[in-house]
Amino acid sequence: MDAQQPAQHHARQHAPAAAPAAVDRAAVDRALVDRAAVDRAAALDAADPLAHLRDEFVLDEQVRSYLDGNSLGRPTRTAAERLGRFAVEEWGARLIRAWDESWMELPLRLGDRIARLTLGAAEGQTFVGDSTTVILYKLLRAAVDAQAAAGRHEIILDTGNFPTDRYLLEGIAAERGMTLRWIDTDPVEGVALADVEALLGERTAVVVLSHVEYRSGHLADLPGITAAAHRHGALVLWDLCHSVGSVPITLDAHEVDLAVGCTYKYLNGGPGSPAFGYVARRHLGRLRQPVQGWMGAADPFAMGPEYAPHPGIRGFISGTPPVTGMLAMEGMLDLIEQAGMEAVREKSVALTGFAEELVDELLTPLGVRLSSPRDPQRRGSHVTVDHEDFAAVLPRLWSQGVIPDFRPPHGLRLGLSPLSTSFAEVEVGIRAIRDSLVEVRDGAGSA
Ligand SMILES: Cc1ncc(COP(=O)(O)O)c(C=O)c1O
Ligand SMILES: Nc1c(O)cccc1C(=O)C[C@H](N)C(=O)O
Repeated sequence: MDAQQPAQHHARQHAPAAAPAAVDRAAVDRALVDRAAVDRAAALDAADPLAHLRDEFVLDEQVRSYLDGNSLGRPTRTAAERLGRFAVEEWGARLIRAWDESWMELPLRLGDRIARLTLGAAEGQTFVGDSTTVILYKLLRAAVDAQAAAGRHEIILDTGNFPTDRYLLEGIAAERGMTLRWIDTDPVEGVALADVEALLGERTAVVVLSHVEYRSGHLADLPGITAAAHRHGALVLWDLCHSVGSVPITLDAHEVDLAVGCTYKYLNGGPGSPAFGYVARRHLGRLRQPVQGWMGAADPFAMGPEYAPHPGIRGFISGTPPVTGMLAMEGMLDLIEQAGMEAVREKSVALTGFAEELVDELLTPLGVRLSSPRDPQRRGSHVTVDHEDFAAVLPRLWSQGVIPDFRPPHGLRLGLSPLSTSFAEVEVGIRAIRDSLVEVRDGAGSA
């Protein structure tokens, strides 16, 4: 190289001796911190009794860190095979006969399985059917109508509820002449029992809250709030979207009235897989849902002149069940059954604890704030961090195969799906957030 650049060679020979390059202490410290984090992640993965189950998921090698399992879970490796076999052996070979052979029962059979493995609920109270939004509407209208007949015209909800819950309740309130009583929830600490107690009264019809809050990950006091509502004669509906499959749930033991939850997050049912609804046995035959379709009728194939609801949980179904959307989640339920929900929760707590440590070490010095409760017993399986530059950071991350979620105005949500997220993935993801944030701050070229 010197032979090709004689002038430079000459110049170097005659230059005064260069001062030794100053050691970049900050870079060395950063490298040491990073090394320690990588080692800790490796040790946590090595000690994780559920680590082997991660191999049961489709892991694309371009995806270096998937931190959004609470928006859309990864597919299990059996999902493709199940869907293919279904198309050939059931749909293809059995055709319409399969309705009698298995499909008519599938919404209730699958509901019972979700109930047994994840909801702490006995059979006959859970169905799988429409979207979360539609099931929420059906259950809420049923609850509100029954309570209105008893002179109760108020609904308690909180500002931390997911938009679909809030929007639906605005609509139902307008439709049925109800008053919304809002809890102005602390965005980090979430809704507390005392907040609900302050609004409960003899006019309360129903309390509608998220078990795990979609933004902060706050885990609500389901037993305490349910019992308080009951002391005032109110019903409670829990939105379980962000807890089902990550936090053990105790619907029967705590006498929850109604619940609804997604299956495409921690139950890995795939995009748009249908939700489940739970109606406590004591309300079956008493609460009546408004979408009176033929599949919820006492005898659908009698095709009679008028609607007569099925007296059991089937009465909450409306139209033809989305059978193909129910197949993929069976593989995830197999894995949850293998692991057990207590172990799933233990891993989830360890993952969010590790994420919190790394946030404190790598991100807090850059001005990032943790917007989730610090007590792991008070949060679900995701943590949210906030920084004004995160909207600019997100595309950089996605382009590197690091995939968290962005929630306005400037939150990055890190969803850690217990069976498919490794500790190494958490470390890679949070280090990438740190590096991208530094680049954005220092004005380095765009992603
Ligand atoms: C807490 C919560 N409730 C409801 C929904 C809406 O569900 P869907 O779009 O399936 O109707 C979501 C997510 O989309 C959610 O996170
Ligand atoms: N349901 C979703 C969708 O259809 C498209 C994109 C995202 C979603 C989500 O799951 C949002 C999610 N419930 C959330 O908590 O943000």
